[in-house]
Amino acid sequence: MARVVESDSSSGCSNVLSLDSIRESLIRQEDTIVFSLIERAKFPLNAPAFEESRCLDSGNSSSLTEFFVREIETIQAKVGRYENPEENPFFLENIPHAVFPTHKYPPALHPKALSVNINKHIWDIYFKELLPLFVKPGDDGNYPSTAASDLACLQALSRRIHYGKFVAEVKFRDAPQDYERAIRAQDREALMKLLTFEKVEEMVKKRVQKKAETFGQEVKCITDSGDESKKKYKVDPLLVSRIYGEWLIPLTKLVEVEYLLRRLD
Ligand SMILES: O=C(O)C(=O)C[C@]1(C(=O)O)C=C[C@@H](O)C=C1
Repeated sequence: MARVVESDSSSGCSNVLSLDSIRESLIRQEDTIVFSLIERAKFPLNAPAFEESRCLDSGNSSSLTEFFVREIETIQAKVGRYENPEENPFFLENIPHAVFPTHKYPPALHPKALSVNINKHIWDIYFKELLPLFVKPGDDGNYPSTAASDLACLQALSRRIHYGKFVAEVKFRDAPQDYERAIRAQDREALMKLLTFEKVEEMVKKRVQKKAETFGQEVKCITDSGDESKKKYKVDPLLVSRIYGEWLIPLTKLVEVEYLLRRLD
């Protein structure tokens, strides 16, 4: 099996990535995503935070959430967040250089990986389609906490979806001839077919449903009968499975295709 060398962020040492280790990371990221959705579900939709521009600073037409994300991304860039090829900013323009010495991540991806960033699309889908599905309607005015929760969700979703670049790199190295043919023909359909494993997708959807049941179960009292039909969840587990099936997996595959189309440039 082909291997891609990437740095281990905890030890700073180089280690080796395989399809198995990449899938392990995707599995671990599921925990972060499920918890971030559960945390966001504490607040109602709070649409004015992300839909309206109420900035008192004349000349700035951002919503509170956009302003918050831009400012946090600027600080995170200064401490080196975007030197890590797993991280992709939402607002690419004006991302400053790091002001501290940064870790040198060994190159794991083709340099064109930098041009694959679908965060604008993720932003729109998140606020227009996903959020209204898993939070209650309403407005409690708690916009700063809501924006912080939205940022946690957006960054977790973006990291998972753009991880498709690593998945694609390993798959390419495992079967370069198959992929090269489709890449030279710029054949999206053929690439999509090559990189799809339906059984793996089914497993992912079942596992995240189980995680949402386990992490998001309302714990009432120790004398609970354990009657499954009475169990309550902070976020509907079937919905989490649907979010993966209809949005996260297809968007990860889109990133895989976009990366592969540039892989021989
Ligand atoms: O595990 C893979 O092979 C992936 O490409 C990741 C993923 C996913 O998004 O979970 C996407 C496409 C495959 O069909 C299966 C799973």
